[in-house]
Amino acid sequence: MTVRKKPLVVITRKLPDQVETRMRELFDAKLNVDDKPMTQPELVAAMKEADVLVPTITDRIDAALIAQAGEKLKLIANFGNGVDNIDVAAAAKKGIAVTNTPNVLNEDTADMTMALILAVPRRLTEGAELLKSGGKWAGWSPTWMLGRRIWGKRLGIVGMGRIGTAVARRAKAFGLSIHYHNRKRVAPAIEDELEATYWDSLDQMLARMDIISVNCPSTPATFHLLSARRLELMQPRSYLVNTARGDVVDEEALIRLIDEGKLAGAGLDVFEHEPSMNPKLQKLAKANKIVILPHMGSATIEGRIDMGEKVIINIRTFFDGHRPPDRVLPRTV
Ligand SMILES: O=C(O)C(=O)CO
Repeated sequence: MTVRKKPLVVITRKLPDQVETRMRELFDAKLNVDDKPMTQPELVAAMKEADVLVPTITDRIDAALIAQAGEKLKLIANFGNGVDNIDVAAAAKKGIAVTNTPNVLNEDTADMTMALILAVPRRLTEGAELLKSGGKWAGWSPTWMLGRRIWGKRLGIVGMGRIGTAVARRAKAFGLSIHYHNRKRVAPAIEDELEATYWDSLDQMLARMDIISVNCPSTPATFHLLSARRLELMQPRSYLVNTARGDVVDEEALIRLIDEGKLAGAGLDVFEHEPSMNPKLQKLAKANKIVILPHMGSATIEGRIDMGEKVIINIRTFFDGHRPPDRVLPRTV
């Protein structure tokens, strides 16, 4: 009987305990129990020794790093849905497969999107912070702390994939009418269920919505998709919510337009150049023009365990000689 050696799996960050326990059982797992982000030399060393690298969305696995991978490295199993941190084409050229963790974070991210859709127009954090800080409240009054009604407004979703659709379902229940722009029109059954209107022209949709929700992935084609010119098409009373990736929106233009009163505000779970934040965003948050969160859309215990299980299934399937369920192929556009 031949005893198969367990693959050496290097994991770049601390994962939920039960995921790490399972990884230890199944693989020769090299964990990062201190959860200190790996330096570039540490990542190079990991790429050289591992059979499988499990990075997260904050590890930049670019072509230069992939070029230094050892012969053994056969799989990069991303702990994350987005793969904008990985040069998938460079990996494919070197014969390294890439997988991600789709689907399991759709509902959590959609919940957070809905929370941000509500938070800015309904002045949620403003009210909460007033009481938390012991600020003076003279009691309920007919004209105090008024926000804007959500029910009956138009929501335009940019990117009607799995997360966008989950957002639409929630938003419909809140009485918003659903509009969307996508590379491809969704199935008629989904349009019917959501009573959704498809906009072939993103520009035209932007000009007519009360709230825009960004739910598309970050790719070279979506970099600054919401450019200054496009953001300027939006109504001054409208809001922008982004729970996708910061670089889909031209952040400087967004800041300027909110500052000038040409947009009513924004709810942002993501921003360009995370984790460092443009100080102008903090200024807008202090002025209660935006609500900004530190990339928490998928941050639930259940979600992170589900993501870990997906990583494990991908690795096991790959080493059983099959195509892993969440294989990511290089983009053709
Ligand atoms: O998995 C991802 O792509 C995330 O952004 C996690 O929130």
